[in-house]
Parts: sequence; C-alpha cells; structure tokens
Amino acid sequence: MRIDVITIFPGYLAPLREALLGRAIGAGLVDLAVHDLRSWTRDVHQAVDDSPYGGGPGMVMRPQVWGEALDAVLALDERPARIVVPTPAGRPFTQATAQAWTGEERLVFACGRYEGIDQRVVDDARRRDLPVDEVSIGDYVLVGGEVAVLVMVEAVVRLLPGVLGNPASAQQDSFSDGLLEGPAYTRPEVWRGLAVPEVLRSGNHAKIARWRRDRALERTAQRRPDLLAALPEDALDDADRAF
Ligand SMILES: N#Cc1c(-c2ccc3ccn(Cc4ccncc4)c3c2)n[nH]c1N
Repeated sequence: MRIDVITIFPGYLAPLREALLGRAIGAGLVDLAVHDLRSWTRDVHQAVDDSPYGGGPGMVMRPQVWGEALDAVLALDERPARIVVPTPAGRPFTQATAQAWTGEERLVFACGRYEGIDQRVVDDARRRDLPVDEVSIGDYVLVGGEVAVLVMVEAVVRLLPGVLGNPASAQQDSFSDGLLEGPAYTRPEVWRGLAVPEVLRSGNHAKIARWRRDRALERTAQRRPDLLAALPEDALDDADRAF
C-alpha cells in the first residue's frame, strides 16, 4: 500500500516513521510520502487560506492550491487511490472503515487546517469519479487533520498482512467482533493483593474462552450498549444470551 499525506505541517507526520509503522515501511509493506502543501503555492507569501464567503470566523483553505497539489500527488503513481479528507463533519471512521481500506492500493490523505478546505476540492474530485471519503475520528474538534491521519494510518496499517507479529491479535481486537475486548492479565499471579482470575490459570481453554466472551459482553453492555444493540441477529449464541 502507498500512502500519501498532503499537509502544511509535514513534521506532524514524523511519528508515522517510528515503531511498528516504521518497521512496516522498512519491510516494504507500506510506501509513505508526505508532501508540503505550500509547494503548490505561487505567491511570495505562500498563502494557503483566505476569508470565508458569507463571512464568519476563521479562514478557509484555497481550492487552487489544493487542486494543484492533489493533481500532482495523484500523478506520482499510477495505482488507483482513495482520497481521504479528515473533517469534524465527516462520516465516522471505525474499525470497519480501517478494515475496508486495507483493500486499497493507495490512500491519499488531505490534511486541512483553519476552518477546513474549500468544498469544491472534494466536489471536483468526485465529479472526476475519484473515490473521496470525508471522515471524522470522533465527536470532538481538533485544530487540523494531521492527528486524525496519524490515527487512521495506524488503524489501517496494523491490519495489513505481515505488519503485526501475531495476526490473531487483530482478530481479538475490540470491535473486530462487534464487542469491546475484555480485561487482560499477565504475571505476577498476585499483585498488590489482586489475583489473576482463577479461570485464566485453569488451562481449560473452553472455560477460558467462555469467560473472556462473558467479560466482553459485560463490558460492552456497560460501556457501549450501542454496539450491543447494533449486533446482527446471529451474532449472539444461546450461551451469550444466557449471560
Ligand atoms: N477527523 C477529524 C476531526 C477534526 C478535524 C479534521 C480536519 C480539520 C481541518 C481543520 N480543522 C479544524 C476545524 C475545522 C472545522 N471546524 C472546526 C475546526 C479540522 C478538524 N476535528 N475533530 C475531528 N474528529
């Protein structure tokens, strides 16, 4: 997978070259390119924003600069790309989104700042039949798209084959089966008077699996009843319902 990020703060994306993601790049599983939006400005001040039509607070990012930047970055590689525009007004970015994007050959992230990017940039891309997703990582407001890109790239890349040491980890993630994952424990057996649940030390794999499923159902019911309500009919078996 090739990942391109266009931003006025390239340094914000430096963490993508660290740790697990850095190793995925080093192993050739991911190609990452970060581009400074100001490279496509033509004025001495390298202006990327202007006042909003209709008035209101803040500034809006100029369509000319973004249009030229996206055209140039898309032309760098012939692989088909999905354009991703983080925005507080976007559709929710979820584990399902991350999973779906693992099938993309290329992702191009457009990081806005100020009050966002002139809408015509997205409209122009869509009318050219380019796939564009306007997505939000959560119901809170950030200052720009860079942090959202860090979140989304990590969520996607960790799912790519060969990235995680043990692929089973991803299968047991929260949300992978529609539920939150339950509690985890490691040595010592007793810590500050708190013991590891006995069933986890029993060696009885059927009992352990049942206990873990019950804890996941319990935690999901307590913390995210919306996820429980959204489960498909056949997601819960009789043992689950008995819980
Ligand atoms: N994904 C995501 C986001 C963002 C986000 C993303 C891109 C931009 C570009 C500019 N801003 C600042 C801004 C824009 C409009 N209204 C208010 C503030 C951004 C915020 N905030 N919260 C999220 N969950």
